[in-house]
Amino acid sequence: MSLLRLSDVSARLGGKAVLDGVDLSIREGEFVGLIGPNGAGKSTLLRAVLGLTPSSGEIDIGGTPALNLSATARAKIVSYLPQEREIAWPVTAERLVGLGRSPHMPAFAGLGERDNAAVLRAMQRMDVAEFAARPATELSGGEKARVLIARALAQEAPLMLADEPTAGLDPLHQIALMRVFAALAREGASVVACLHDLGLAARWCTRLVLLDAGRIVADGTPAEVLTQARLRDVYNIEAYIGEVGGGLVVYPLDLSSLPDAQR
Ligand SMILES: Nc1ncnc2c1ncn2[C@@H]1O[C@H](COP(=O)(O)OP(=O)(O)OP(=O)(O)O)[C@@H](O)[C@H]1O
Repeated sequence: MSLLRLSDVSARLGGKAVLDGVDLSIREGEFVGLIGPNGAGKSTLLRAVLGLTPSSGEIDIGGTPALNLSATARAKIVSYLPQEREIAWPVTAERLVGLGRSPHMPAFAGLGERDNAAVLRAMQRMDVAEFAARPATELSGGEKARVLIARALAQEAPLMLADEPTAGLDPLHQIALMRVFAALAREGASVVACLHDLGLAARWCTRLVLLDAGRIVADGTPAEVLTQARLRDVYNIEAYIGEVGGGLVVYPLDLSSLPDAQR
């Protein structure tokens, strides 16, 4: 079944088409990397799914038109990690992660046994259990990012939309996060993550969707999508593409077609 289906979705912002006739279907068990240059429309696509950016066309979440889902019903199916990592209140990291359980809790109820177990699981997965009692505002940038990812994981929704989830994470935690997302997909959930690191995208995602100027220009396995010609056309870069230990390696090397003065 498709957890998410977009048909002919378009969005305009500031008088400009930012999404232009996007068709996309995400099935259970996929770890999809949403890639493309700055301004391609990646964040807007995630925001349109969540109803945060107005769009035309059809969006179905879990088989139901998104417009017919209440916020709570939607949050039981989709968790979202926004690009902004601002934490406004000095709550403890554990309480912040606990907020991810809100869609599952009756109004004004505290966390139950299942909620606490989900919070602990998410904190362990993101290696932040040691920060449980610390005010979230006092954590480093990367630690905050991991706590916010743990909050989204604690929601235990079958579909996770994550906007640049690896931003600010050290290499160990970037790889650990990719492992977590790959494991979620193996467990039957789906993850759609906007990624700029083509190396991580190539190595860990089961599928890549390449956006350029609001349109999907390629959709397939990493090896199908990440070709020299496409990286030149869409990103204006030359890249090394090879294989190490049975996995794809993509490493941006240089600019491809900018005038010499800009190199
Ligand atoms: N609120 C807004 N008003 C006007 N234009 C906007 C607004 N939000 C985004 N845009 C424009 O829409 C386009 C797509 O933005 P979006 O954030 O979706 O791109 P992105 O692919 O996520 O980029 P990045 O990789 O830089 O995060 C950009 O040209 C951006 O300037």
